[in-house]
Amino acid sequence: MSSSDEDEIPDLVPAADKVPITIITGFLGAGKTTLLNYVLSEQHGKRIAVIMNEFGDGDSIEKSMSVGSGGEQYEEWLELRNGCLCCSVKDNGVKAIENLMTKKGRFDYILLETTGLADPGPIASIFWIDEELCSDIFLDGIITMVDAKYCLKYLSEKKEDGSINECTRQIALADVIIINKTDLVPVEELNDLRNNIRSINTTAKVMETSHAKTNLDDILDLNAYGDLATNSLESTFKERGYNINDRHSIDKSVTTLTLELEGNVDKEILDKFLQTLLWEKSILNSDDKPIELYRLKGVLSLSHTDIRCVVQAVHELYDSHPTTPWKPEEKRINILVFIGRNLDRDVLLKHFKQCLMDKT
Ligand SMILES: Nc1nc2c(ncn2[C@@H]2O[C@H](COP(=O)(O)OP(=O)(O)OP(=O)(O)O)[C@@H](O)[C@H]2O)c(=O)[nH]1
Repeated sequence: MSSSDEDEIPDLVPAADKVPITIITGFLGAGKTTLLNYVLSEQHGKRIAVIMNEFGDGDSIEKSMSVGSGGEQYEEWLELRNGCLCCSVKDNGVKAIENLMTKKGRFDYILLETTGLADPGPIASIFWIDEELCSDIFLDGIITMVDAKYCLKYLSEKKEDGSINECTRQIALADVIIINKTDLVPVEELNDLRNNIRSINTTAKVMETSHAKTNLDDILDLNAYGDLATNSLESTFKERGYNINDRHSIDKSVTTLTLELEGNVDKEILDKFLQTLLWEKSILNSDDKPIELYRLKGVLSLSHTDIRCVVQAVHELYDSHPTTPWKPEEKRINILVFIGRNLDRDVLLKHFKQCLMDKT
């Protein structure tokens, strides 16, 4: 894994026995608590720990955690040095969860609610780094819950400083988006919202619920930061009805853009390209605005190896590792999916092409 702060952290693929942690984000009242209570009541024999991260009581040194186990529920307290899990998670939040598992037995899943946190990126990065540092926990993905009635309003909010509003950011970073409260809006409004959400983030799985009633299989075992299964990016697009080369017609500054190139990539040149994009943020679009990347996923064919390489990035962190071998008859295709602001197909394609060994 690489970051602007920590240059060389050993690349370790998460061991199978680590516990997945999923970050649940969304605006006040979207239905996160309803979802988590529903998950706890529908565990199907799984041992699920739900951490409700409430804000407002800054002096508190403990956080409530509901653990569902074998159809029963009990409440535990997570001791933190600082009242807010998100602020102290770097120091001792992961440790606190691990200690609790030592005391109380292993959880199968951990769901962490992040009410009041505008941007799930930093906390996702922390769990992602921690996984590499031999923690018992690994980041499974980010679920963003939106309120079908108010989401369009939140999406269109303009920030005075010109930055991206929180709702757009949460949708851009999501691996699963749950549009809840569908009972409160007419079909046309729901269609409009769904199209807007998909124009921002094309790769996330979008679900629609009333009273947060979901299928647990849709929100657990996301493996969004792990290996992308063979051809999974291509099949994701096909399943969701997108052409991999689609341009988005809706005029939005935050979008998903997918590039596909045949050939073999030089890893060193690619690393340099991603570092310029993620850390230096010095690649400009055709309007001279800096391209800001929130999330990146990719499958690459590297020169000098027959093993596929997966690349993932969130905020300034990125990681790449080998996965499955290319079959001799397979076309060596490189796919990069960017989610960010001011993305420019021509500019990014030019840089991506420069990473190819054979640039013809
Ligand atoms: N009509 C309708 N109401 C819902 C639905 N889902 C949740 N609610 C209600 O909406 C209110 C807010 O739901 P919560 O689950 O507390 O939302 P939350 O995202 O946890 O909100 P905070 O705890 O404030 O962050 C509650 O009164 C729920 O009963 C839904 O699908 N339809």
